[in-house]
Amino acid sequence: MEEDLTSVRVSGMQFAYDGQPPLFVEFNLKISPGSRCLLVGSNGSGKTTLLKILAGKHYGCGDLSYLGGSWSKTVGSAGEIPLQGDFSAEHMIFGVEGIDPVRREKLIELLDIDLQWRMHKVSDGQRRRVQICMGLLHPFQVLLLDEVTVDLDVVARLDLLDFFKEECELRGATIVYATHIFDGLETWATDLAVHPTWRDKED
Ligand SMILES: Nc1ncnc2c1ncn2[C@@H]1O[C@H](COP(=O)(O)OP(=O)(O)OP(=O)(O)O)[C@@H](O)[C@H]1O
Repeated sequence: MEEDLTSVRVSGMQFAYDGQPPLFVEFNLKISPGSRCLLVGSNGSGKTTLLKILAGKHYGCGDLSYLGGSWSKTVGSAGEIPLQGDFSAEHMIFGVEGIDPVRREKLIELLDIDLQWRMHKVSDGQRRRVQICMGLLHPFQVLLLDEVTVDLDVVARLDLLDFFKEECELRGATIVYATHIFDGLETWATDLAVHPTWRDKED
């Protein structure tokens, strides 16, 4: 029997917001394990909507991580907690239970996080780093990224892209990444899903 090597599959999806024309009509998407798929489309074409639909009820469980623009939400067993307040980065990161300490240290170092940062005083980019760290603590099987590197400086962004690539190559994880910043992604992505057909190029 042939093994089904698909980690994300959408077949014939229809979707419209109330009272609006459909954003997706007979939409199909198939992504293999280990792929890094870029979602490309103009503003308002439906990238965020698609990622949120994919995240669905699994939003935040261990196997599937969604990292989006909102700072009020985070993922993993941390659930939904604010990322602003008079508490430290250490309090947030070490508050997540059941995490492999080696993976945690690697992420803290990779994202250059100072554990003493007070979350109500950090910059946008520093807060984003903590958000990303929280979202990556659990080893995901599928990672959905929505413009999540937008506040990062160039070095941090490239380091993170390398980390994602390694996660795909070593663990067979799958990444779907919606972004308008294509610098450094030419050789990073393995698949492309482009509006309006939204098909990956392997199909
Ligand atoms: N909660 C909502 N209710 C109604 N309409 C919405 C809602 N969220 C988004 N839309 C509309 O759906 C369309 C797609 O929005 P979406 O955020 O998915 O696009 P996007 O491709 O991620 O855009 P961008 O590149 O600007 O981030 C837009 O026209 C938007 O106005």
